[in-house]
Amino acid sequence: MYGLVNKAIHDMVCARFGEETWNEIQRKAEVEIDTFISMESYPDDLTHRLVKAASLVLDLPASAIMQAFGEFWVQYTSEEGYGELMAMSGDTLPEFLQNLDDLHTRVGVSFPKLQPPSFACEELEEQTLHLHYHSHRDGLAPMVVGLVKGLGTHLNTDVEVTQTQSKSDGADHDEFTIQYNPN
Ligand SMILES: O=C(O)CCCCN(CCc1ccccc1OCc1ccc(-c2ccc(Oc3ccccc3)cc2)cc1)Cc1ccc(C(=O)O)cc1
Repeated sequence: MYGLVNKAIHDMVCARFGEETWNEIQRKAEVEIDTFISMESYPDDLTHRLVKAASLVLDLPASAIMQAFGEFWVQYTSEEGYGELMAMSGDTLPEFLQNLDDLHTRVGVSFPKLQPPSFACEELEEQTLHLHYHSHRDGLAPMVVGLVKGLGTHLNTDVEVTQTQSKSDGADHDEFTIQYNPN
């Protein structure tokens, strides 16, 4: 993952729990890096160790940490220089989700080490979406729930997200049903 992800985790923990708690998490994760370089690529394992350590230190399930991070990521990237990229990706939830792969393609042009997931979205019925999430990374489905919630906030839309299929149950990809209602 690019360092931007680990930097965002650092910034979220420091903003919500303070620098001392971050230092404890960093120690427990056995991560010696003090400052993550956004444009550097780091092993995914480092990010997983940070989430696991945060779960232990904060006494929260890793899924809750990943969901909170997904929600934080949308606002964080909008403020950290990707606001235009996000703005051009859509004004409604279905539009944004349908443009997510294009968004990643755009980022990937400048940053070739990006290894993005793939999202496919269809409108089942009025204000109900079905989201397919394909990734070579495992265990990040709770982050996707948070990302969709973060998009709801970003797009001023109420969302209810339910995972309907799970790779961890043996399916080949994760699926979600999203009820959404623009405010
Ligand atoms: O891999 C998985 O299965 C789950 C990954 C979920 C994280 N994605 C979230 C995608 C997303 C979903 C909903 C709403 C917004 C979303 O992201 C918007 C976005 C996506 C990528 C970036 C991005 C920009 C620059 C990056 O790298 C940099 C950073 C600074 C300087 C140079 C390169 C890395 C990611 C910014 C905003 C973004 C992403 C972040 C990093 C990577 C990667 O490093 O491979 C791949 C994807």
